[in-house]
Amino acid sequence: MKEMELYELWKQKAVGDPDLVQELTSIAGDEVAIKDRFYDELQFGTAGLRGVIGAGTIRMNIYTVRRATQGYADYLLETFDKPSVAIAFDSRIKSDLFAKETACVFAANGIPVHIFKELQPTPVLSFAIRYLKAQGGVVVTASHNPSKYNGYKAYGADGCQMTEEAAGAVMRKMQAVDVFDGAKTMDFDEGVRTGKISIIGDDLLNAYLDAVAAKAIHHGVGKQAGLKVVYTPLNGAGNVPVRKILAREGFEQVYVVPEQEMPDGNFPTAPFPNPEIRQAFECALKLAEQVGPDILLATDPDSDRVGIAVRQDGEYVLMSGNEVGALLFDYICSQRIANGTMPKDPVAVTTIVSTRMTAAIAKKYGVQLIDVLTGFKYIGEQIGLLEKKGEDDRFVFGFEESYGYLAGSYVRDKDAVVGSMLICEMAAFYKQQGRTLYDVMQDLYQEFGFYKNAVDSIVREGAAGMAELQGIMEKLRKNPPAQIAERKVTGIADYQQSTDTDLASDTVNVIHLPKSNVLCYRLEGGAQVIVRPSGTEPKVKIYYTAKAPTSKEADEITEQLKASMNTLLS
Ligand SMILES: O=P(O)(O)OC[C@H]1O[C@H](O)[C@H](O)[C@@H](O)[C@@H]1O
Repeated sequence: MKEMELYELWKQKAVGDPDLVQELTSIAGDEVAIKDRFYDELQFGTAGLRGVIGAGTIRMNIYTVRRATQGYADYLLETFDKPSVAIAFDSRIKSDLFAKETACVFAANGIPVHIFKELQPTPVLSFAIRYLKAQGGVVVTASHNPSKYNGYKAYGADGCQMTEEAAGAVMRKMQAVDVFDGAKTMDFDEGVRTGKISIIGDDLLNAYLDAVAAKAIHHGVGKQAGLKVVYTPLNGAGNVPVRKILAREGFEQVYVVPEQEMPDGNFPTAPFPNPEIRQAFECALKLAEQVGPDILLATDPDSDRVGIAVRQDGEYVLMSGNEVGALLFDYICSQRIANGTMPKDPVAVTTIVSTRMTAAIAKKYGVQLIDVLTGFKYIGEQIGLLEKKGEDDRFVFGFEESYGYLAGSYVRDKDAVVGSMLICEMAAFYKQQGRTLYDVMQDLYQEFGFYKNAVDSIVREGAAGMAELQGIMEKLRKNPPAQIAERKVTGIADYQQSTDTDLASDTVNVIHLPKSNVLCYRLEGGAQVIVRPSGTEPKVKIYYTAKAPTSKEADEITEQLKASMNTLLS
């Protein structure tokens, strides 16, 4: 069995981190545990490499990180004349260690490295690449995953996460590198002493905050409205930049959840540090009982996604990523038009699994809306394409249902810092009119239609789990459902097979979409179900959309679709 041979090899060679030695010893004779660590290699998914921290070829450890970096370095050296890179990391377990290992491999390959001295949000790294005129970059983070995970987001010279072509090229280079002996490396301190590795100064964060602040539409509205905010960085990288930007924009009443303020990769009070999950708000909701804020904000560990709850009739209501996206999109368009800063021929970008309400909003404000596959890298890519034509100012908003927002071309990934600032600004703006964000959302439903969305997942871990998840997709392809919740399936788009023309009716503005493992069922009455394996977690995700004349009806349809798919897939 190949896994056993790999296990023996790792036992011999993986001695550079005592945690790995201990782990490998502890699983001796446990075939399932060994298979789970060696059945495959880490692959580039929705957001780079991601895996459980630990020993093995499909785990995040110093060897897999060095190997990935050597592959990336080989690619950069082949593609650019004199490449340099920027590196950031979040608060996760071993994020700083893996970031240093990454720096050492690049430096040993003669690639100058700029590395942050402390944790930073993912969008700051995206900004840094263009600010420092680097040709690539890495953030060590597993974003919103639980603490046992870490990851490696890899960026191109445009500050955007690498899409298919570049990621494929890096992957091929990586596969040619021997995991133990193939990567060049050097001592970190030696790299700093000799100037091969330089530490990024405070000027960069200030320049980034200037760029974010430039996206505010109504400066000072937070102070005028007396908006009260409870904020949790969920023990991650958002704490400093989010508080700085809110202070700069005049929000004076910001209360930070004390037990989630300082960096801690164990996430002791929020085991799933993901603002999509209600539990992530538990501590913030407790603080809210004392403080009575208008709004609660939670940013994930690398501060690229932000979730909110809003006070409504004395209760706190969580709003979904789709709702916040629709609110921000409508606010940005209406207010930029009102103050005369809307560019000519504005463009917004969203993903095929995000709410279709954006299409109705785009139509109202004369914005061209582009649909891309799941992954903010595809949104960032569109900004890069506009930039090539010298038209990046046309980009007004990018958004995906998984709580990712971006308003501006200064970074090319989702940005919870600008998201937090604009959400608070928008809440303050409407507060002055006596409306909460919940009220405004109800108005948007009235105006544009009750588009209700829900996401479910089927989670399966390990080698056996991965096979099961693949089996679900195969089963659906072999036996396509004729109806879901007694609604006739009127069309199926298989994004692995379909042509762009087939996809036209699913998308708002068809651009060429790469082939992808996504199945979309169009149902009678305008409802829709999309199924795809996650590229960041061991799950199959199912996205439901219903549109109905009332909120209640739309919610009912969504629930019926969920129940029907649960039966079908169980
Ligand atoms: O659905 P998944 O493949 O797990 O991806 C979910 C999300 O993961 C990360 O946060 C990416 O940055 C997002 O762009 C993506 O939407």
